[in-house]
Amino acid sequence: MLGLGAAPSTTIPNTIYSCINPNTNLLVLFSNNQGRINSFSSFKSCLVRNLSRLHTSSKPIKDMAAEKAQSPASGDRHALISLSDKQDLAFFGNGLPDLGFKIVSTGGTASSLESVGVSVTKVEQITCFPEMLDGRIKTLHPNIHGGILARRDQKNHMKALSDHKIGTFDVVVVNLYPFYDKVTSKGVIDFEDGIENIDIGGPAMIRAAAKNHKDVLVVVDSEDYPELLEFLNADKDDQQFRRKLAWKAFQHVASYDSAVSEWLWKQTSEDKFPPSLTVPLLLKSPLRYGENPHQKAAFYVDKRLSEVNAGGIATAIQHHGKEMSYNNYLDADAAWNSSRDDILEAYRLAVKADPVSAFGGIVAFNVEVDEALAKEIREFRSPTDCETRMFYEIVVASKQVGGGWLAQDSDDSSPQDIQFNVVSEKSPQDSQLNDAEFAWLCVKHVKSNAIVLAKNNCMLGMGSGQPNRLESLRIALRKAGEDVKGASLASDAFFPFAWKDAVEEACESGVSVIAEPGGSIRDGDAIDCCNKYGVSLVFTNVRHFRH
Ligand SMILES: NC(=O)c1ncn([C@@H]2O[C@H](COP(=O)(O)O)[C@@H](O)[C@H]2O)c1NC=O
Repeated sequence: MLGLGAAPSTTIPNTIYSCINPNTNLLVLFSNNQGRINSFSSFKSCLVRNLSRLHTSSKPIKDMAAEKAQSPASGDRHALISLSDKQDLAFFGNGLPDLGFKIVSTGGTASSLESVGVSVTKVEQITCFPEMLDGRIKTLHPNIHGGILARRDQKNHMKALSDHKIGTFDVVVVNLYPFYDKVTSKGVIDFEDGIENIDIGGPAMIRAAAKNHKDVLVVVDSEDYPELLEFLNADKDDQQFRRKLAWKAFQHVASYDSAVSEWLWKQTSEDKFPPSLTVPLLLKSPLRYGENPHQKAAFYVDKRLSEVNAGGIATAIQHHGKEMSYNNYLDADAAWNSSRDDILEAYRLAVKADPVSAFGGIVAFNVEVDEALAKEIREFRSPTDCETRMFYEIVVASKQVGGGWLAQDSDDSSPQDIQFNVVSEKSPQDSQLNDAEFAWLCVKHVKSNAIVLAKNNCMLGMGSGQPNRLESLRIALRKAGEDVKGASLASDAFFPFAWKDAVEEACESGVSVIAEPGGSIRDGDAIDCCNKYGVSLVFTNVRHFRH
């Protein structure tokens, strides 16, 4: 073990000093060609306690190094543990020695481990440096980082370790100063406190171990302790497991750094839009599918400091019903943002504004839903079909919520990937089917609810972005005018109603083909309606919502 330091008070010319560390039997070298012994208080005490062994030597440093004891001892497996959050440490710390591990730890972590009966080598015994600068330097030392970063398959790396009597670490377990919790806590934290809560040594160890994951297992999350112990017990070489831990480690550090950087920007500028921005996201749930069933999607919670307690649909609690979809989240968010306080009246006015579109929609309340309102919601009937009770996809009641992000695959299917199945009595002619395919290609790119009319490979009209399909149809029909006769129609999603609704109006306008995904509980009505008017109806089984 080579120790170097600076104590201007102690000057001994042209000598090299060594001592045996009393805790570890490590030989410590005090090198100093100018005759200056470098020392810090515990380093000094190491020197004092070993005064009897202190001797002068004329040997060059190289020869002295050869006499040094090993650190940590080769042959054993070693875990380096340095934790701010000590959850489950007792369980984990006790598990490691059972698997033949020796543990090296920083101050507070070592004390915690010792308090539950786990024997530990303190980091200072490896570095022969005291923790200093109020904890800013603990593990930042070649004896630590050499033991993490050395490639076991590189002879020169292992020779370097051997030359400097540095032992290897097989497992590195670190979590960081709780910067995020500190700066988001209710208690006021001043700038200096914020700065001191930025962890430097921890990320350095995590990054080093994650880089060298082929040889070093890195753990940043106490939830991974059981799996790690199992892995070590099985003693098998599974690079996938190692890579997964390394991925998580870099993610941990990246999120941490993004919080530090966001906080620093806020201390620097009032501008809400920094020139560059990294957004830490936490997976809330994979989604059933994206805007359409053939697109994969997921929902993430935004973990930026600016989003803490900001409200939004991301942290709403789902009490029952089927799993939320991509569109459910988009619509629920819009509904939530526009919810009002005068609850029953607000609900009646909202429904009155567009009772057709309300069917199958989302209703959100930011106050408790009382019995009267619940009854009103339940008893209300569809305006176009008195037999049908009102149906809402989602009812959102008052819950604390936070911001989030939706992610999904691109909707890149083409008409060639789709089966156009004729479900009506009448089949379309080839040219009409060709126009239906063209209309289908167009409708995929139009904002929902989308209707496209096409003839002779030319779009005649489109209706887009309307809250109900009937309105979209009417807009498209207005644009197409008289040319609509014999045209093909594509709808991005199924028609919830047919009679006295969009299917019947389309048939009456003179279209020859209607192409739609199908899948409505009233598909039968759409088929009957088309049969009545002699229109061809084709189902595609693929929806193309686009918001
Ligand atoms: N400065 C260093 O060399 C250093 N090495 C480790 N730490 C951090 O110290 C914490 C553990 O400290 P303790 O075991 O003393 O409670 C960990 O969160 C770890 O990330 C450090 N602290 C900050 O940078």
